[in-house]
Amino acid sequence: MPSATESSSPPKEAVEQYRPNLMNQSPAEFMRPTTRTRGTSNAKTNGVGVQVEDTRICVVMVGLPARGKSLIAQKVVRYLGWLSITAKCFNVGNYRRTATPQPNAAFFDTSNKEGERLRKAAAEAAVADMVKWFKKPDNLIAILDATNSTKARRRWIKERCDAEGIESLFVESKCDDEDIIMSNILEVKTTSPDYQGQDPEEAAKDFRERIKMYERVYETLDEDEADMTYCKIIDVGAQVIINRIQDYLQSRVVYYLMNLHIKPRSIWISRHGESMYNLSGQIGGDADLSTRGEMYAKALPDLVKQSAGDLPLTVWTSTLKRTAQTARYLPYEKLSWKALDELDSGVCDGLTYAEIAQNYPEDFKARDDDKYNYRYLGGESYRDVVIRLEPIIMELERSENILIVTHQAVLRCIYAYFMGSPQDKSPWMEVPLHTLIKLTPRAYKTEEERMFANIPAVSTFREKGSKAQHQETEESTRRNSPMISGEAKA
Ligand SMILES: Nc1ncnc2c1ncn2[C@@H]1O[C@H](COP(=O)(O)OP(=O)(O)OP(=O)(O)O)[C@@H](O)[C@H]1O
Repeated sequence: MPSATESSSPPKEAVEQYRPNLMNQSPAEFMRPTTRTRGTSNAKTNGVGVQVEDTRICVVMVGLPARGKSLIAQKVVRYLGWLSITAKCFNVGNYRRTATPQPNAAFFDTSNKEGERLRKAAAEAAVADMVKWFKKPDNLIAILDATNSTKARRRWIKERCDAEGIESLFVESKCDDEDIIMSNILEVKTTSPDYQGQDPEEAAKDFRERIKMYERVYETLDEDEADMTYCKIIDVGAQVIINRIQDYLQSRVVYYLMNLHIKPRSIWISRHGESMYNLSGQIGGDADLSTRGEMYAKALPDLVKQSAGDLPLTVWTSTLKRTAQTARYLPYEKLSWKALDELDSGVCDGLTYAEIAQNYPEDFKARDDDKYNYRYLGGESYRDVVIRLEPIIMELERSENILIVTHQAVLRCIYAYFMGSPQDKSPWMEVPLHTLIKLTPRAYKTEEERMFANIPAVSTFREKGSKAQHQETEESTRRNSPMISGEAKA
């Protein structure tokens, strides 16, 4: 077996496993076409008559230290979790740290026999756990996060996967830009658990030495590995080479990777201003803004300016009047997206919650029991909204500073993507009207700030089990803007 390699970050919480709630639909249903050949050996039925294939994929990260492997791995897990695809990251560095919590660069020298033995053991333990994890049928994608820097090592992993019937997709991040590497080291490596309590300057120096150890043996993916499935991302996506992508799920992962960038930026999200339907407690519809909603629209440019300064923004709205009216005074380019329209409440469109509880009592209860999966008669569920928002997320990943003016359910879904919120919580998240939320993606987390316009509005938040009418709230009047809420993990 080749020498063991690892990827040393990120904090454990950042790579936690997603176990989506799959009440009545298989995750595979959302990610795969339904045209697979009936009766092929790897096909099965998911309970609702849809043929799905039995694909399990190990995404094997490849690259020198500080090339963004852990960040990419963590983002892929979060993205797949959001789409109800159960994914988990196996970070070899975390396994190695149990035996060697704070090694110095010499530990990674390939002539250090004891170091080699411990690193090899860590890689074997990670792969063994991954293979075990794949035994559960819903577990579809594992990410093996390590440097995997030699051809021999990669061949060994491929053979292990082949023997278990697991597809392997190698993802290499190759970057020789010294400035990017140095800023990566300063941003994430000096605070890594490997250097806890140490002087950041010394830590950066030692990390540089560690990279040199890996450079001695590092082999990039090339024609010798032409039989393997791989995606090679060069200089943060300036060039992408893909080889032998085999199926739909692999191509979705690769497409996502192709859209990632690391330029600093923020995303601002706001609900539309209070609408006439908000005042009457009705859901859905295409109502105009109320007087107070109009006040929010007028206040929004200043609120945005306080937060974004002179940054050039693009504003995205839905196709419904209340979002366009809210955005109309904003001095930026605007785009309207059908995909940003509010969750379609089908036959309940235009009703109040009390009317829904009265006319459709069973539906009302079913929605409370499983709000994420409940689909309004003739309308949509949160799960449906997530699926239609996927192109929006992809475009957001490609873009820089964007301001989205949208609706409560849609905003909850977008927020859940950036924050990694679980599906049983995200539909219940409280998002007051007349509030601007700033999300700033950083390595391993998304920072959040909330700014209140200080313009009163009804609260449209309904607690589980309640039939409450939309109520006047003191929430937005109590606070003096802007307020900063803490940081939240992505
Ligand atoms: N494609 C990329 N190329 C270079 N840097 C990137 C890329 N994607 C993200 N980064 C940057 O990499 C940093 C995160 O480094 P990360 O810990 O993920 O590296 P790593 O390759 O996993 O290192 P190690 O092997 O030591 O664990 C962030 O600062 C992020 O901006």
